[in-house]
Amino acid sequence: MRGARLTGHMLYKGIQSFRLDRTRELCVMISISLPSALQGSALLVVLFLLARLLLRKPAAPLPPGPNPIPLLGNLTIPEPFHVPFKRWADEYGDVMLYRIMGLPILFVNTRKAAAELLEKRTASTGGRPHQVMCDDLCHLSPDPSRTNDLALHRQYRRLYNIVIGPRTAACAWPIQVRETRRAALEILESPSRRMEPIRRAIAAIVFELVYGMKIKSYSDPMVQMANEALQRFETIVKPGNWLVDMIPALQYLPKWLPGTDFLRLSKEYDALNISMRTLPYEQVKREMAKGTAKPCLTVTLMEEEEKYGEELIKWITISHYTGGAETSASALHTFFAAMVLYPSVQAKAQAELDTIIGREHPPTLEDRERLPYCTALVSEVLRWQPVAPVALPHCMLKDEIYEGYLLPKGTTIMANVWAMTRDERDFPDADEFQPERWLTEDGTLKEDVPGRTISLAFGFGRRICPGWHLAEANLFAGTVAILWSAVLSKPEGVKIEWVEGLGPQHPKDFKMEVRPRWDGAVEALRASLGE
Ligand code: HEM
Repeated sequence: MRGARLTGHMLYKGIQSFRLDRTRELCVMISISLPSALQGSALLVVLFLLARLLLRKPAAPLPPGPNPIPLLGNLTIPEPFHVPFKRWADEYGDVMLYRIMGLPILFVNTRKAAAELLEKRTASTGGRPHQVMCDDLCHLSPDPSRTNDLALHRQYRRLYNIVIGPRTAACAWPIQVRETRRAALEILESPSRRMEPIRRAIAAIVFELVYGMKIKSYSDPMVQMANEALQRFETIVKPGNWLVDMIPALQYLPKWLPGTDFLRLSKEYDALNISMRTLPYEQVKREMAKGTAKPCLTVTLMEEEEKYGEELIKWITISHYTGGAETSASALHTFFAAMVLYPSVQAKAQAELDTIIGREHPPTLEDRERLPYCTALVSEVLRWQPVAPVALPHCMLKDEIYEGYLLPKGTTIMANVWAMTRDERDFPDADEFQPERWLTEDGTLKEDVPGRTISLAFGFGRRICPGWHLAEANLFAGTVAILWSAVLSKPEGVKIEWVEGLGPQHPKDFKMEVRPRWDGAVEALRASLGE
């Protein structure tokens, strides 16, 4: 710890000595270039500035952090990052500065620091870091999750309330219930392809809400195109993946030069992204012209197109899919892993469903309040393996001092959500999947639980996920439709492994067995769909 503090000091001293060097250079330049009559007074000014610099109260030190290589810090983020990042959080406390090839990243390690910095001081910490590859070459800077244009961001956030805000998200419940029941049925019929029905259901929910379109198959061309763009986006946005992010001048190299493949890739990605957001928009526009468009977010916005503009409408509508698809699927994948690893939890949830709902009709989202154990199970899925273990990067918009440390403007910030979910003070036996931690002794939901009072799974401050009401409802509807109708297990000896990067966290594919809970479960599920 002491060594790391020294490193912060050393950097600060480096900045100070750089300032001194510059001042000395200035003295020399002035003494060489000015006529001798002016030299005396110029020298006095410089001496005055120098004295001010030296006498100035030193700025606060930078936060400590694990930076073994002088100046560079680290070459990359370790993979898997979970264990070292939790260890460092324990060692360095609330905040730490981790440098990759010299670029500083501020890690916010605790819930307390997240509440203070990312929530309370969100005006200073709610920016997004600028990345040349992503923002300039792929032209993604107007995307709601990337924009640093405060007025535009505020407008996007207001518009999310039209279909997924706290007061409006319930309008999606019937669609969510229908599509997740359909997914449960498809899984029962073909257990080995369980993620495809889940992904189809999520796409179907978003496309119906946002574009008024019915998605019958996961191979729907619009969904496929969006998935391809999403897959590529993960590579485009990964910190440290592109040299041009560190040396912006590389973007001006001619395309024919060897080693400039990133220019071609960015062009391809840009074209794909334009198609992804334009094709569904154009289809709604055609439907509106014919008078056959279904009520949906795009229609609502297009009715006031002169107010919002075509581009804004395209960006915000598609973001409901790009923000919600992989994240929601990852959480449901984690749910499957939890159920086969903790069969007693599965049995308890099913007992609650039998007692409260019975076997005649599957549950709906209106039943959520009557099903505290199932609700707690969903919260535990999101805590146990958080989908976004370091949220999305934020960026300091101005200098802040936190606990005596300087957090300089422009620094990238990552929330160490993984370490927060593993904090034994908040979550005893944190590695264990225990829905009970969200419940009081008499089985009702606790009011004041860390993950509730400040969101861990959905990010922070003014960048908090705008889709979290929809996401939690997706997860609940999917969970109860599956648990009501099916028993999930894994064959003896099957081990569950997890993806190791910073991107959406989920288990690697594993063999799972699925059987109906009782004779007639499949028929009851099908009947509930009117099929
Ligand atoms: C289980 C599902 C989901 C999880 C775990 C999740 C998680 C997150 C996280 C951690 C962030 C970053 C917040 C931050 O920077 O502090 C985020 C941002 C975002 N999410 Fe979600 N999300 C989910 C579902 C959704 C859904 C369904 C939508 C659909 C609208 C959505 C749209 C967005 C958008 C647009 C942003 C960027 C917000 C901004 O920068 O202002 N997400 N999400």
